[in-house]
Amino acid sequence: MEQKKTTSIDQEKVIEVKGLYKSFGSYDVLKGVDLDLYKGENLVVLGKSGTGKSVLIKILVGLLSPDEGEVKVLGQHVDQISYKELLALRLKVGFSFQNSALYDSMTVRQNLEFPLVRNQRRLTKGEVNQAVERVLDAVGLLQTINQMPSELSGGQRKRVGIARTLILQPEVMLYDEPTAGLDPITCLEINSLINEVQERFHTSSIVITHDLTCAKAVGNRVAMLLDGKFERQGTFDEVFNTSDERVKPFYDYNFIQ
Ligand SMILES: Nc1ncnc2c1ncn2[C@@H]1O[C@H](COP(=O)(O)OP(=O)(O)OP(=O)(O)O)[C@@H](O)[C@H]1O
Repeated sequence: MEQKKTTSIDQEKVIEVKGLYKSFGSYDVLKGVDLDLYKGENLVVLGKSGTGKSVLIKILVGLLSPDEGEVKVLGQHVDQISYKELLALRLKVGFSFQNSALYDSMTVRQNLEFPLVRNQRRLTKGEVNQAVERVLDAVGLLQTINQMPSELSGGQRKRVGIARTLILQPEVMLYDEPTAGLDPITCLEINSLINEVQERFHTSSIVITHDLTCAKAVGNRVAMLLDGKFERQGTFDEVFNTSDERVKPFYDYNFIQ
């Protein structure tokens, strides 16, 4: 199984979460989450369905507010800033959705132009073209520029989705199950792309996945959400070298079927 190459990681934190609690009614989802994302690292977040991974991401981008705790993204307390500041912060945090979320009625080029034209109105046509071609080239799909999303494979749509997130030059990338629903070979290609994005664009990323091959290939560190907290954090081997009965089934399900 592919193991992530060592990359040099800064000690600067781009995300800092301390003592985060979030409940819905009487249901306590996050119960004292502590998590740091360092500049330049890929951090993989694992956890069973319904453990609160999406809730955490929504809190990070200010779509949900924490009940308690501190949440700092790129130096700003997301629950204490104005809406205008939040919108500006969100532009620095790229979110790559699970279903790629491309507009079916637009070509690949138009899909990529859309976030740029909406957010950076002063760009000339030439600058927009250059930005579109740069990110499409980075994901290896320049040849699809005039195609419709329906003409692309699932893996290609995923790549265009990642390119569309990259076009605003985010400092932080959030990948939501990037390999879900893809065949094993395409999964490997997406894993490589996540690593290439890290190296080429110097992004810091959180990768939510259930796919341990992906976790091992892309994660500088892995954090596992167990009973509302990140009780296990470390390298892939550190997290899985345990007899913890809550952790073993993840490994067994992925590798011993
Ligand atoms: N707005 C909300 N109102 C009420 N309950 C919610 C809300 N958002 C999430 N929940 C609950 O919080 C829990 C955690 O949900 P979340 O979507 O974060 O899980 P997850 O770990 O991302 O799961 P999966 O791996 O299946 O995507 C679930 O039980 C969900 O029903």
